[in-house]
Amino acid sequence: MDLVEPLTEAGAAALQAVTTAPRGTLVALDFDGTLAPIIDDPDRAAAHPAAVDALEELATLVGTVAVVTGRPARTAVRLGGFAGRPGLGSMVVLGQYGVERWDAATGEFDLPPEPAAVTAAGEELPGLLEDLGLGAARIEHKGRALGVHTRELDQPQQAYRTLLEPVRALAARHGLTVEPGRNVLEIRAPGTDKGDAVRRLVAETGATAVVFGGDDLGDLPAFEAVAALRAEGLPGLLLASASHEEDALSRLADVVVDGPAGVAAWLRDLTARIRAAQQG
Ligand SMILES: O=P(O)(O)OC[C@H]1O[C@H](O[C@H]2O[C@H](CO)[C@@H](O)[C@H](O)[C@H]2O)[C@H](O)[C@@H](O)[C@@H]1O
Repeated sequence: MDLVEPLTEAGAAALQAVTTAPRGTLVALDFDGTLAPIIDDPDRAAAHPAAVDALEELATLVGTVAVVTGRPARTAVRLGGFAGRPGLGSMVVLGQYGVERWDAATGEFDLPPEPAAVTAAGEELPGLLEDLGLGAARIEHKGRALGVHTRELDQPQQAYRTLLEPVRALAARHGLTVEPGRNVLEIRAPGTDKGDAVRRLVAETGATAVVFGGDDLGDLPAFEAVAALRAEGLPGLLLASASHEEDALSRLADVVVDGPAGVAAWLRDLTARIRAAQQG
């Protein structure tokens, strides 16, 4: 068993709490970059099969497994292939930074109405991209949000920098905010983030320990929430899915692994560690 050990005392304490009381544990993970490898086409970014297998196995031992993502809940469930997997029968998916929800137990989606401001911003967006000479940037229509992707452009980073302020200005004109990501700027309604989502899940499940894994700036509020929960006495472990594109989370994490394949291996090894503890 080669579980990557935590780098920090807080992480080691949380791992101990998870191992000794798995049924009280909430395992919440980001989707893109954590469970799903990053690729050019967001519509085809399926979860790493080994990561879903490992999550399903772990789900049979812990209290709750959840995915907390910027994706619409429906998209995450489709790309993750989460429906109909027996081990994931009580999984929760919180989409669009916690606004949307899917419960595997009922198969039902809770999808609040989409803000009219997003529709209005979406009508202006193509013109703005054309004016900036970036009409080839991909627009991802997510209903409650709009993603502007630069990954497929010739110079993704330069295009990202060119877009940042104009996209922020457009969002502000519509009372919206911009969530920066990996070669993506996301225009969405303000007011909630992954930190709120994780806190809600902890409260709802009565978790006695929490593991959160992410890779990107949108996951920082969840990292901060787990750090705050730790200060309040709840054991918490921060898992970073590392990449050459973003290292903000690696610097804060208790455990750093190499992308979704590394996440899959870590989840598998955590399952083995819990089983070994149960067998005495
Ligand atoms: O909260 P997450 O689950 O991490 O979602 C964040 C954004 O991820 C997606 O974009 C990223 O993945 C794409 C597919 O691999 C990639 O092409 C893109 O460059 C990445 O930024 C998604 O498309 C966005 O809607 C999510 O907000």
